[in-house]
Amino acid sequence: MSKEQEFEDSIRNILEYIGEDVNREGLEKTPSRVRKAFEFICGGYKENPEEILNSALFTSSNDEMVVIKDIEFYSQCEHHMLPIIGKAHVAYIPNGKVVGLSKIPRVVNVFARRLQIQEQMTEQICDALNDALKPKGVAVMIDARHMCMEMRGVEKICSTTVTSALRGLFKQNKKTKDEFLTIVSSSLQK
Ligand SMILES: Nc1nc2c(ncn2[C@@H]2O[C@H](COP(=O)(O)OP(=O)(O)OP(=O)(O)O)[C@@H](O)[C@H]2O)c(=O)[nH]1
Ligand SMILES: [Zn+2]
Repeated sequence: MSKEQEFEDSIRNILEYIGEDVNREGLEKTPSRVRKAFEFICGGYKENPEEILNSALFTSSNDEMVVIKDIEFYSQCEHHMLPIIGKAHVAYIPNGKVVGLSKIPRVVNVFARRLQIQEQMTEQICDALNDALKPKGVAVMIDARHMCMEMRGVEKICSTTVTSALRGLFKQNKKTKDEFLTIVSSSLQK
């Protein structure tokens, strides 16, 4: 049996488990739709953030802070496989190299499209940029809603989780950190 068929059988088992009739017309294509949906929302395992960043590095003498904020993403928590919906805010201070702007949201997508905990995703984005760009500093802040805390469990629909990862000047220099916080604080979810 192919891996695809095995996946679709697992979905049929889940449908039966929750009390559905797997043979009713509306559910006929559901196992293959779910498989394709998962291939997309978990597609980050097949992508390499290092390659993405290295594909668009440009020499630059600029050494001022670059901030890309409000990068919306969808991820899934590794505990319940329920959505994490949020925004990432990313900043770096170049050190001879800048990266193509679009590559930063692409890297956010790579890590988001894996099973995650928010703290780890924040660190992974930060480390990927730090390794590829070797900048004077990197800062990543993520502000997200966890459906496992809203749809079920503790059922808190107004609560958001904010995490950050800081490297280089953002960690060492309070003024640099404060500048980043001032820029992103207006974007934090209400
Ligand atoms: N640190 C962290 N925890 C997370 C994240 N996403 C989900 N969780 C938590 O993972 C924990 C799993 O706890 P368990 O007690 O094993 O699972 P549970 O019985 O379903 O817990 P409840 O959600 O409290 O009902 C929960 O507290 C979740 O809120 C995340 O990104 N980071
Ligand atoms: Zn969860």
